[in-house]
Amino acid sequence: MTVQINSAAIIGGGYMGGGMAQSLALSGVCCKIADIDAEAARKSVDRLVEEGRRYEGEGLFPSGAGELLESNLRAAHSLADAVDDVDYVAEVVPERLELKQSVIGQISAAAKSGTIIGSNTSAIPISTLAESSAEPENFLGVHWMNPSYFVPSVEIIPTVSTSAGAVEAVEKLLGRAGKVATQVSDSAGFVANRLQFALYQEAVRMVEEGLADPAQIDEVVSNSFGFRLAVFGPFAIADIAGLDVYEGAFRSMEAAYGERFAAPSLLREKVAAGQLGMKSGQGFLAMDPAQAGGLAKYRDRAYAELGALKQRLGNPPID
Ligand SMILES: NC(=O)c1ccc[n+]([C@@H]2O[C@H](COP(=O)([O-])OP(=O)(O)OC[C@H]3O[C@@H](n4cnc5c(N)ncnc54)[C@H](O)[C@@H]3O)[C@@H](O)[C@H]2O)c1
Repeated sequence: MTVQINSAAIIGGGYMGGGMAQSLALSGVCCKIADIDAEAARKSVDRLVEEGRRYEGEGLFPSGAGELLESNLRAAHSLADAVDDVDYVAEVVPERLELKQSVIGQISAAAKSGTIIGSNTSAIPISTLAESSAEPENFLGVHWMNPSYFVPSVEIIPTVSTSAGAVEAVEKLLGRAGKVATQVSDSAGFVANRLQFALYQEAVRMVEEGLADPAQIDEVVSNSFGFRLAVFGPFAIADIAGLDVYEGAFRSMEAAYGERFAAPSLLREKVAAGQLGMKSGQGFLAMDPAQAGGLAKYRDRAYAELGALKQRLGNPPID
């Protein structure tokens, strides 16, 4: 039987926890916020309601958002006061292992049996944190993106001990809040941050090497493959381009930068087997060449609309 989550507590009402609380409250879930003390929790709720009213006025939040936030958000006096009678608790304190372990232990001690606990850690393996919970079957990673209300994705990271019922209950909660919840394996950085940090590491390396400055890199990325990433993931993009093309580019970069740019063996195997992506009907994804016309039309419409949106918004206000 799946547990239905009707009430939640957010432990750590800062940047991420605040946005998560707004998202859940706007989906109709009553949400208590605890922070380092009652005063910090109260300030967090005040800030979230005030921001919600402003965003409603600016058309960024739906009509009625301010009122809904006011009725569904409550500042808790303490962690125990926040978690003792709710169905779901989100741990959203700063990214320090010992702090998270201590807070998860406190949540477990104060919550009723059966309460589901989700950690918003960015990169700590969930199995490491699960050791601090009293009921590992009710513990999982629930990793929201920044800013929580606006970015659709949430990674759900069960451990080997997490029950299917807990995963399903969290999926339903996120679905209600309009999120795109994707279950991923438990490994450091999960999917989003492992990829994001690989990109960032290479970008900083280019600055260190004096090849480009940060503003140039940002301009190229957000107007090239970053532009495409709003619509397609790296596998669809590579299948559309052709895996043989990718293998050739890897060869040139491996010659310049060494082993870290060698073509992955799975890519080489696919090319050797004639699985080149859309042009052969199969790459990493199944791509029927008969559907190529429809896909190109979708892509071009999406890019035209994205281009127009970017033009309308103008450049970000960064000096
Ligand atoms: N900022 C991001 O872009 C982002 C994105 C995804 C995930 N995360 C993760 O979310 C978590 C929180 O990050 P953030 O950016 O919201 O940090 P933040 O500093 O804005 O918020 C953390 C909040 O936790 C409170 N806090 C600290 N110790 C506490 C305790 N013992 N009990 C209760 N509350 C306590 C702080 O007062 C603060 O309000 C981290 O694990 C971070 O890695 C952050």
